[in-house]
Amino acid sequence: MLRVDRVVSGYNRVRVLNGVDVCVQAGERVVVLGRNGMGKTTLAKTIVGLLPTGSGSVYLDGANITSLPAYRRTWAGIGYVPQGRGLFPRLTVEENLRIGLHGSRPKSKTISDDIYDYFPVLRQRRNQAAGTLSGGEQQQLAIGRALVGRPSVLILDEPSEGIQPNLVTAITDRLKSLATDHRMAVLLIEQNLDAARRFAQRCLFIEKGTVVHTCDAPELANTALVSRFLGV
Ligand SMILES: Nc1ncnc2c1ncn2[C@@H]1O[C@H](COP(=O)(O)OP(=O)(O)OP(=O)(O)O)[C@@H](O)[C@H]1O
Repeated sequence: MLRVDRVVSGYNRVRVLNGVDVCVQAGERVVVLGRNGMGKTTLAKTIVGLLPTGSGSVYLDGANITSLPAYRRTWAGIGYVPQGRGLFPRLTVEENLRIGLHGSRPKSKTISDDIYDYFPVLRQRRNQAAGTLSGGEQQQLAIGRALVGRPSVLILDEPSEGIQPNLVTAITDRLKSLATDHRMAVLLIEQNLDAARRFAQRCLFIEKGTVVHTCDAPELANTALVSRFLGV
């Protein structure tokens, strides 16, 4: 379970998050929505420890992890799929997955077969350089790499970016199964409303570094609400 409590964060003197509260229970799927530049990526980076927390706290399964560096948060059980995927293009699919094993606690030496079962294309292409995969395949690799360490919380930053709609649907459904099968808490940052509607149980809208509205998934069908917070 992830709990973000009144977190303030930003870049040097530029304050971006102004006291954000987020809670994601084990097995729960929460989507963060908001216009460009509102602080969604900053929130993800702060939770995973790539940006320091100015004030407030981050809890993982009840333990306060606010002062832990990013690699210790990975050990503690946070998986992260960054915007842009962050793969090593010259390394093979399997080598990229192996990098994810370094974040596992207890340390595991093998990539579990079920990663390949969730994303069969990774099995087919395990010896291929990551940079030669399609965008959708790379995204599956980025998710697979975050999963090999068996996180209890998975945070994904716009995984649908640049991917064709039918593949977005397939990946979204795979993530839903993962959350259910492993009772994993999933926080998905998303601009793609169709993907958000398909995935979410609960949604948070962020504006200027603050959560301005929370709702259950059915409310995403309310076009007036969506237009108010997303301008679409
Ligand atoms: N490295 C940085 N240094 C200074 N300011 C930054 C930096 N990265 C982002 N910002 C600023 O922080 C604010 C929030 O950016 P952030 O990337 O968190 O927004 P976002 O909601 O994820 O946007 P998008 O949907 O476009 O990805 C923006 O005003 C942005 O210009």
